[in-house]
Amino acid sequence: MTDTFKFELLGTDGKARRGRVHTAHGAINTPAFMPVGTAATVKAMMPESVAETGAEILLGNTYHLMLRPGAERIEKLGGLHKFMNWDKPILTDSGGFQVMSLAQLRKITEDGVRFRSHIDGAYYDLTPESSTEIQRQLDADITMCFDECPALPAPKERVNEAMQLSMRWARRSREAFTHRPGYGQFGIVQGGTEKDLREESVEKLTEIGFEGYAIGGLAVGEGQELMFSTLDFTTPVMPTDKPRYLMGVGKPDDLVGAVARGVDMFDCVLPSRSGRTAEAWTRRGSVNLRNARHKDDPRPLDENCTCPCCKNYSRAYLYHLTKTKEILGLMLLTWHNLHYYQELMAGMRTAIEEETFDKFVVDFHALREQGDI
Ligand SMILES: Nc1cc(N)c2c(=O)[nH][nH]c(=O)c2c1
Repeated sequence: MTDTFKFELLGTDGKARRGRVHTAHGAINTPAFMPVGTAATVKAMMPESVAETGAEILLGNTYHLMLRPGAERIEKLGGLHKFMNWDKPILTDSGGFQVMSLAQLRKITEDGVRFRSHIDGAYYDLTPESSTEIQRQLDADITMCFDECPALPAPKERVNEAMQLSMRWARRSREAFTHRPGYGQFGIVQGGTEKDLREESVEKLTEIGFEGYAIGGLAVGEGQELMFSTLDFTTPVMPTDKPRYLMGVGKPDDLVGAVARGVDMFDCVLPSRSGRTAEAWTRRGSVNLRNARHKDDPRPLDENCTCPCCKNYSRAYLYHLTKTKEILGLMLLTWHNLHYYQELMAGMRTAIEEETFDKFVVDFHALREQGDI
């Protein structure tokens, strides 16, 4: 526990950074991966199991929680940490991104977004002020600004409009933020894949001043090459003394490439969602447990993995659980995938500390090129 929100830059290796974020509910070693706890749960996992994978922070979705069970109800019940029995840090997104991807009938105005709930069709308004208040009611250690993320590809004029609106909303989000010891708010850099727009967005956000800065507007269909090229000109102009969080990313090779470009924090549904769709992520790439080649295979998913799935169960068993749609199959594969992601982040943290990150990257890709065996 700490009484001041701060980021320590502990070391670098090239552009890769090793750091630590201190929050009201504890510290987060970076580079860090945040499992997604959408509706106050990481699906198919007990919170104790999520902690056992090595996760030090979770992401909560404001859109889902405001609709059900409601931020007021969670506040009255003691906040999201108590509600979901997770006593480590929580970052909540602003809800704006999910409104655009999940809600019915949404209308963006200067004030905010009006939308109909995908659950019961009721109308809601979400603004920078109400999003920031909801995240306070949830007691998020890290609150995200309310922003607009345009789908790519988009004309530069549209990307610029969305970025300028997001910067105005960022100032309103900051004015609505309740400053408390150990709690922080992150601005979100927008600007698509346009260098000048990204630089302007960073300049406007740093002028407002936040405890951290996210890179939004990526992982929205642009592809890895464009994502990396955008990071190449965005991270160098971001503050070095504040955490950098790449939103919605990604596959293991996305994470390695983004850490190499100076990113500190990530969130993605991929490892947990894949666990429910019979896809396992290993050091050798992804493995589809629906494939009959596993039917009689007595080996674990990964003989070098120390997770409960790999220590105690065979591929044949995982194939059986997948084919029979047994809940245990979802649990074991989700646990393995989250464990693997945390092992990957821990490996990168150590490599940066030891200044062997370049070798880490070479070894990472070499194993994946061999593929599953
Ligand atoms: N890929 C992305 C995932 C996200 N959750 C977000 C977001 O919450 N806000 N803004 C964004 O640009 C964004 C991008």
